[in-house]
This record gives sequence, structure tokens and C-alpha cells, in this order.
Amino acid sequence: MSELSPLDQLVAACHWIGAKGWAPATGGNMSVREDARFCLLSESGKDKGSLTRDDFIQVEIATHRVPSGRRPSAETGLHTLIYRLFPEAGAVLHTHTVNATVLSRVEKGAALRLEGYEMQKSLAGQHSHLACVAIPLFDNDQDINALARRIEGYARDNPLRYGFLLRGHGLTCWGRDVNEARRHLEGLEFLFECERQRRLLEAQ
Ligand SMILES: CSCCC(=O)C(=O)COP(=O)(O)O
Ligand SMILES: [Zn+2]
Repeated sequence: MSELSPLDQLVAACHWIGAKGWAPATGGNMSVREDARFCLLSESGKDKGSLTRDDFIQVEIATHRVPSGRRPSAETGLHTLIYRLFPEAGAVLHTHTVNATVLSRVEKGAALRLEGYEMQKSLAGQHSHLACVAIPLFDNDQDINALARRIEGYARDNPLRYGFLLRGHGLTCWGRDVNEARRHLEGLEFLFECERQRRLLEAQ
């Protein structure tokens, strides 16, 4: 059986995300790296759960130039930031889940700290529930280029792995390839659900 191309893997990931209800009402966006210079990004405003190969638009990573003139995601600047910061990143997934949206508002600090969970080991390089995984949390901004500059500034002085949360908005995560990005998304979303339940129960 022939292996799926990275774009076909991304299309399958989008359908999986849609079926999970993690990209409601056209929310979310997804991309895959083509090479050092270009990535393929989902078209803005589409239902991300029913995308096809034709709904992905080539974007130049360094400049955001779109050779086709079509309109990629409004959050293109966050995807290209990840590809610029991390040459090893091969795919970026952005979702709007209830857990990420609510927890990112309830947590007032600069990061959501996850510790004590075996499922932290779903994240590359994590080997123990005893470690603390801090997912940085940034205030949302409708000016995506300003938001990308803020995140870039943070990444200059702080570790940035797996993903980040945008307050009241959602999660952007990535991996070496589509499979790893999917695993990080599923693992983080599981951890967010646990953390939401823990906070609810412990508050009683
Ligand atoms: C109703 S979703 C609001 C925009 C957003 O946050 C998002 O993820 C989708 O934007 P896109 O331009 O990629 O469709
Ligand atoms: Zn979004």
C-alpha cells in the first residue's frame, strides 16, 4: 500500500479534527511545510472539517507571498512564524476547542502548567509525569502580525515547544510531521480536558 503524501495526511487530519468538533463554524486552520521556502495553508473561511487538497494554498514562509493570489487563513502569520522559528516543524494545527477556549480564560498566568499526568508523554521528549509542561498563553489580538511579533519576542528568551494557547481563542500546535502534530493536538486536548475537570472538582 502506498503511503499518503503529507498533504493527503493533512486533509485526513482536518477531517478527524472536524469529526471531533474541534473546528466549529469555520474556526481553526491547518498547514503543512512543502520545503524550506513554502508551506500549504488552509483557505480562509472554509469549514475545516470538509477540506480537500484544492483548499490548500501555497504561501512563501519568509514573506507571506501567495503566488496564486488566493486568500489563505487570516492566521497565516502564526503558521509562518512557527516554520521560521523551527526549521524541523513540518505541520501546524490550530483548533478552537471548548477546553482550550475556557481554560485559557480561567488561567490568568502566562502559561498553563501541566504536571502529574502520564499523558504528558504523548509530547515529544517527555518521559515522566513528574515533569512540568508549560504551554505559553498569549492574549488574543485581531492584529495577527502584532501577535506573531509578540510570540516571536517570547520565543527569543523562552522555550517554546509543542504549542501555545491564545486567550479565549484556541490552541496552535505543531510537530515534525502531520502525525506528530496530530499526536500533540490529541495529547494536549486530553490534558486540557483533565485539567478542566480537576479544577472544577477541586473547587467544590
Ligand atoms: C469563526 S473563526 C474566527 C477566525 C479564526 O480564529 C480561525 O481560526 C479561522 O480563520 P481562517 O481565516 O483560517 O478561516
Ligand atoms: Zn482561530
